[in-house]
Amino acid sequence: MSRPLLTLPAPAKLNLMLHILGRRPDGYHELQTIFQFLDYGDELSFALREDGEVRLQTEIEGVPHDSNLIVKAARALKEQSGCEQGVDIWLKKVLPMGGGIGGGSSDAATTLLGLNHLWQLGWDEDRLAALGLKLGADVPVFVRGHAAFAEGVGEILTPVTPEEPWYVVLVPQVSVSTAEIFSDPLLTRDTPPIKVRPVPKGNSRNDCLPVVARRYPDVRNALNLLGKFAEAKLTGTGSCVFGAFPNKAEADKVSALLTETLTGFVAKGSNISMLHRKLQTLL
Ligand SMILES: C[C@@](CO)(OP(=O)(O)O)[C@H](O)COP(=O)(O)OP(=O)(O)OC[C@H]1O[C@@H](n2ccc(N)nc2=O)[C@H](O)[C@@H]1O
Ligand SMILES: Nc1ncnc2c1ncn2[C@@H]1O[C@H](COP(=O)(O)OP(=O)(O)O)[C@@H](O)[C@H]1O
Repeated sequence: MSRPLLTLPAPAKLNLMLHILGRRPDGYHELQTIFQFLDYGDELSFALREDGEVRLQTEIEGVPHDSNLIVKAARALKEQSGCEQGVDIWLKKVLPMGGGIGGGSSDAATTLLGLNHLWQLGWDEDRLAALGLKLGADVPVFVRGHAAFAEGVGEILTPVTPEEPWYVVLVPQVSVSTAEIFSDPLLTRDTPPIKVRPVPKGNSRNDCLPVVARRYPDVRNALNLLGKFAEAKLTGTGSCVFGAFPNKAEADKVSALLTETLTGFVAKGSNISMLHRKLQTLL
């Protein structure tokens, strides 16, 4: 008899703006950023194992089994909760890696929420977000599932409700190292904090953009091409760039033109992540 499967999405995120305020004594940078989700992402399926093992049944090229954030998230939750059950996990990988759209972090968050459900742990969101933060700065926002203004290294979250346009996302075929960008001497790291709430319109800059565009000609090219049709922005430390459009038809039209030479996709922005919308239907 086959085991019941729980299948859940792991959406991408965009950083609608990103300011770097300074560097902390531990070397990490203090940020102010706005996260919004895309209705586009990976898909994870979970089935219980009785032997207590955690096994990711899908290999991702270049990411060893035990380093995969899915496995790390599942093992951390199992250890911290004392749960004796195990799990088999399958991954449908759609999101480009190292693109600044948060695929690894989102996979980790979907694993935490999926296993909390499957293993019937009853952990609340605060506890899951705290565990998620140990796996990566972007994990908590995916655990909470609401678009947010983020501070600290991304863990202090205030829900926000920006417009939900359609986006064209271009995916330059380069992987940008976050560590490399944050250690560049030319990086702007002294942007004054925004103190007014809600964040005033017009704060859409990403402080990483000049450094990334200088180092990566493919990113520069994508910004220039998309910039002919919309304000072209960088998400996180890249490599993905995005532009907003009022409706799907316009986004599709621009995407069709640009994806003749570049890789990209069209997706709707969403302030409630599709993971949380799906979880609601299970309750
Ligand atoms: C800046 C963001 C915005 O979303 O970029 P993307 O990864 O999405 O592109 C994230 O917060 C990235 O967070 P996270 O994904 O945890 O960063 P990691 O890859 O672990 O960071 C790699 C390295 O970058 C530096 N780093 C990272 C985040 C930060 N706030 N300050 C830093 O100085 C540190 O040296 C760290 O060791
Ligand atoms: N499940 C996973 N999906 C994607 N990347 C993962 C995963 N687990 C570990 N990683 C590692 O995390 C790195 C960053 O991945 P990802 O989150 O997709 O990019 P970004 O943080 O730029 O959005 C990858 O290059 C990969 O080495």
